[in-house]
Amino acid sequence: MSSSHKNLSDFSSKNVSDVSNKRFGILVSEWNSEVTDALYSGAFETLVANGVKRENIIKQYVPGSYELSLGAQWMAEKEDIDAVICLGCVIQGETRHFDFICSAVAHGLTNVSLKYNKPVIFGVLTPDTQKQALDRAGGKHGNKGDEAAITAIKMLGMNQ
Ligand SMILES: Nc1c(NC[C@H](O)[C@H](O)[C@H](O)CO)[nH]c(=O)[nH]c1=O
Ligand SMILES: CC(=O)[C@@H](O)COP(=O)(O)O
Repeated sequence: MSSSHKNLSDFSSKNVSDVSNKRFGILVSEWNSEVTDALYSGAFETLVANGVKRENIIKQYVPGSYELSLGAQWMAEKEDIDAVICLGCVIQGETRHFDFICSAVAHGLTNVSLKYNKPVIFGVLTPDTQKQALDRAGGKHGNKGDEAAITAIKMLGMNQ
């Protein structure tokens, strides 16, 4: 179901587990920062709205989405991090570079999650245009950051 038919910010906070003592890392790609900063705002506010303490949210930047995998590994290996939310925006250009980045990040984040047995959330937009990205970073289709945050909370609740 595309974001056009399911708003990214449309979720229920019912039955959300107690995350008041959980610590979340949020990695933010510096590429397309107008978009990724909006994703971060959505993720941060959603975490707080669902019971996460502000002081338990650790933000770090990486240069681009390709670096999210190593950044996630460095965060996930820390014992005091319970989940890592990875935020990026890869916009299709003229070449196949887009494909290689998107594939590398998707596989890389999955590998980190399985290696450290922690939720490592894929909050990466992969649009064709800047408009599509903005529509999913607080626009008409909601905020991918919201979705990533609630996904991290749900996964921690699943493993409690
Ligand atoms: N074009 C985009 C990039 N490119 C940079 C790569 O992510 C990476 O930093 C570089 O290849 C060096 O390893 N990154 C994005 O996040 N979004 C883009 O649209
Ligand atoms: C996803 C990218 O790296 C892309 O924005 C770079 O643009 P291009 O493919 O035109 O070099």
